[in-house]
Amino acid sequence: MNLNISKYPQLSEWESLFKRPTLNVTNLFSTVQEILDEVKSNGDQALRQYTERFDGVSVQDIQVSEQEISDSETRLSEKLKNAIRQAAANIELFHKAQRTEPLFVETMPGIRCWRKAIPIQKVGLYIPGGTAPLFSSVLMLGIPAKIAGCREIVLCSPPDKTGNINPAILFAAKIIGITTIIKAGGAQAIAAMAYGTKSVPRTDKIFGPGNQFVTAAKQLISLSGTAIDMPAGPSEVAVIADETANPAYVAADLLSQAEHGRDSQVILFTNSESLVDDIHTEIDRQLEQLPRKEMAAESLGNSRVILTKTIEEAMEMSNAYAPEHLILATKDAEELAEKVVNAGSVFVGHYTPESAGDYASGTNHTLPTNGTARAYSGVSLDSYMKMVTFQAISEEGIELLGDTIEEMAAAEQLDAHKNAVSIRRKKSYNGA
Ligand SMILES: NC(=O)c1ccc[n+]([C@@H]2O[C@H](COP(=O)([O-])OP(=O)(O)OC[C@H]3O[C@@H](n4cnc5c(N)ncnc54)[C@H](O)[C@@H]3O)[C@@H](O)[C@H]2O)c1
Ligand SMILES: N[C@H](CO)Cc1c[nH]c[nH+]1
Ligand SMILES: [Zn+2]
Repeated sequence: MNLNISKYPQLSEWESLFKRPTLNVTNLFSTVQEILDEVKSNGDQALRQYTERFDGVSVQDIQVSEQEISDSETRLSEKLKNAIRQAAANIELFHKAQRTEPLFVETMPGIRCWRKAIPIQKVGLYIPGGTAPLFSSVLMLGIPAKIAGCREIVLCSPPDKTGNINPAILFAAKIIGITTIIKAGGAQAIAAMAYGTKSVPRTDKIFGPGNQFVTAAKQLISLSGTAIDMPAGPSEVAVIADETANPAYVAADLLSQAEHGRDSQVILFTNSESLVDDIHTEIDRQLEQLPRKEMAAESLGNSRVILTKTIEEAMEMSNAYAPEHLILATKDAEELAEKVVNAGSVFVGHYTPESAGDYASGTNHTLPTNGTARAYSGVSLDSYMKMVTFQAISEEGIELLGDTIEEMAAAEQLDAHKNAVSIRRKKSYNGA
């Protein structure tokens, strides 16, 4: 299967080339708003009804029991459990290293200012489960939440047709120490974590990727006071490859994100026309072996190859596209990496597949999609923290800074502001 090829596109064509695919959902936002309102009014009962309608299963106990969590261990192979433990250890190492010390500055004598990271108290984690049980996302979202010290962590994921959550999701939650696990998916799960229900504690910030219903729900609840991590929608990857790239590796990388969903997108930027033919041959060979080949083929239809005259131009275009993931399959890839301005996460060199970051190298896989990497970062330890500033001013300090504050407050015609200083400087206070 050949991808669409655009040869040496003009700057004026870039925007249309970089359009992301969207699944056609009529009235997405009004449908999702209706779900949010229903859960807000009817809580657990609404959750059960939507689970029956959208996930095709009737669930009485919405909360996963302690027994179900501990049984998960017996339902997985030792090999998989060890892989999850190894991935968790790397993710923990990388995210623990992101801790910051409080910052103290005495801006003037007697004026002490400091900034300290304080964990968000209650967080909600959404783990997608529609087309694949993404237990790796439990590690990516749960580990930094624990390191940050969030007091309450709620995890929602849709149940399967038997009314259960995949044991690997439960096992990953277990090793992190997450115990509030709710069998609910889609917009209804986001609503429950935003508003709270009898079984689902209300949270302050909701994290996690999901399909267009989940993403729309996160956007809507963020308008009414619950924070969200970012718009993390359908997965995407861009690869910049030169003549040194291995066509089989590049094809495998493109397919690895194409298999996520029908609305995923993969883009290959290259200055080597002959490489494109070899990659197409490899895509055909590898696609045939994939269990999700239909889904991957559909997203390859949303994808393209962009031929550029130079690798520098490819990088310029990639920065304009702002991919969620960017793979640099070129010689001198580390040098090229210095030129990245817009990307969620970058994979440098021929032996760095994007799957490494998806699972186990240590970086986070919850990343901004749809061009939002121009302004958003992926999930990190900071995402679970608030940076709170403090100040303490001595009697001498307020005397020293007093004239400045009074002058500025008076010029803004905010006399109460001025008085709050003057009243402390007994000498110059003329108020009541
Ligand atoms: N950006 C990232 O970091 C990242 C990471 C992992 C996955 N992803 C993306 O997450 C997505 C996962 O999607 P998914 O569908 O597999 O799982 P999901 O859990 O996001 O969605 C499943 C839920 O969607 C709801 N739903 C389904 N049809 C509906 C309908 N007609 N009306 C209302 N609600 C409906 C159901 O409640 C169901 O439980 C993929 O697009 C994948 O690419 C992104
Ligand atoms: N590539 C996805 C983020 O876009 C994350 C993931 C989870 N499992 C496999 N991949
Ligand atoms: Zn992936």
